[in-house]
Amino acid sequence: MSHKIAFGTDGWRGIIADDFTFDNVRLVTRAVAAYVNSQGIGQRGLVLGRDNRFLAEEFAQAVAEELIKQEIPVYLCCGASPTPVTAYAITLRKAAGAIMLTASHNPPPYNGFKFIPEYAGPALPHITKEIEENIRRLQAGEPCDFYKLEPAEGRYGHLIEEKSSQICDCSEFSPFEDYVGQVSEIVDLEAIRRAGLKIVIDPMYGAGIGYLEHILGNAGVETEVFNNIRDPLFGGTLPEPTGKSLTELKNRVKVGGAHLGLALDGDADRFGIIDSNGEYITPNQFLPLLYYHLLTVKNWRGPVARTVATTHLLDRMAGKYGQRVFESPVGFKYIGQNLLEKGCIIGGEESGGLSIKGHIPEKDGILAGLLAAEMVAHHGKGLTAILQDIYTQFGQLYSERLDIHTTPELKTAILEQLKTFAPGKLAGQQVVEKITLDGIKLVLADGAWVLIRASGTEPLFRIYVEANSPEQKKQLQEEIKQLLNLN
Ligand SMILES: O=P(O)(O)OC[C@H]1O[C@H](O)[C@H](O)[C@@H](O)[C@@H]1O
Repeated sequence: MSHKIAFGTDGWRGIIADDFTFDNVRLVTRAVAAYVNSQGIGQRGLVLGRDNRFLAEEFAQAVAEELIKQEIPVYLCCGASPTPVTAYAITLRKAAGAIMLTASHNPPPYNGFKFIPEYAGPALPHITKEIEENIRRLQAGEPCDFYKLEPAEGRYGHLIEEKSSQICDCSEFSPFEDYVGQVSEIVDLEAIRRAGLKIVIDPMYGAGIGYLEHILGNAGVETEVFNNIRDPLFGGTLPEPTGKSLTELKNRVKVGGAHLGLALDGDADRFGIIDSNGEYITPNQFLPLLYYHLLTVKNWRGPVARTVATTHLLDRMAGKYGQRVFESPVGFKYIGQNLLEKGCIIGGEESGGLSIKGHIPEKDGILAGLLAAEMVAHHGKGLTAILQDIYTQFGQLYSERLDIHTTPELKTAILEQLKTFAPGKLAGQQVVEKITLDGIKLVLADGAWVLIRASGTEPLFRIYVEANSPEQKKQLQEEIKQLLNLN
């Protein structure tokens, strides 16, 4: 059964051949075309990227055909392209934006469709709302008088770089080298070279294959790579670089005596980092590590952008250095905006996305991995050891996210309950602040906090807790589950 086409936290996602069909992909493409044409920028063209999933090339071809019918030039990225690379290509071509076909870290039956506007970061809700409205009009057969939906007779757009009748001459548009040049400007590759590192890389069969190994290999790093072939089944797992899914990377780092393990998700916009001791470094640990590195080693000064679900350890650091914190709903689109508009030097989120000043406002797992290598190279010790120094200065926080599977009925019931959810105390601490940017966040007198929100990408409720001790964390999780009848 087909569902309504909607752009969630990060694009439209659907099950291939159920709702992610060629017809629907063409429909959404026409809606995007209508949007860029309504902005008067369609003639600048759209970059088109895709990951390594089933039928990726064929879906990309369908998108290209539709865009060309709307007289929108297409810059088709050669082969699989990571989301940050597709986004960066917008700036290279001064394009009107990009379409990225990917379901990121979702299971194999899924595919997805992201629209990345001209500013090279995820589309903001007012843009996706317009696209959704265009979809509705097209489905209803309503006239759209502000743009042309049918090709004018005898006039077609063209595929830029196209020299033959094939839709893609791949060798002619590869943003690989330019992107590598861009991140090489940001990362201190000389420090990495001097450190003589060994790094194990797991691109999780995704679109990021080839990037980290190329850049680090050229910087003299001894690399070991696995899961670096195209497999739309992702080796039987999910292409999501979490502590649970990176068991082989942990083992290889430990057994091989490597300094670091670096993983990417299916479209390489998220990172997964393993320290030399085989321990997973969570994004809530890595973001403060990086902010601290930017403040103390690179000597940058500026605010930080984080989502409601992301660690407040960043706030403690920002406070010490007299910097502001911009808190937003979940979704990198908001962080990207704060990077662009508020001069933030780092923006990141708990789910494993980050970018920094000087780069595109799109999350980039490749850049994150390179910066992890820079940190290890600079400090001459593992990330866990650097983290200990940070905890000594700023105190340690314990955070965890619980994902609760839900049915549409349960989801409605919980959302209803959340409207009036206002406990005065949790785990014996007074609730001192209620934040309703995204779900309900309750901040306690001692700085601990809980957040309950519905996922925008999966049929899940998420309970996030950050506490001052493991015991407090457990107690808060139990209390919330009990209060919401989720046991
Ligand atoms: O918690 P969700 O709504 O499922 O979103 C989780 C994540 O999904 C995608 O990866 C988005 O790009 C992220 O910005 C977001 O944090």
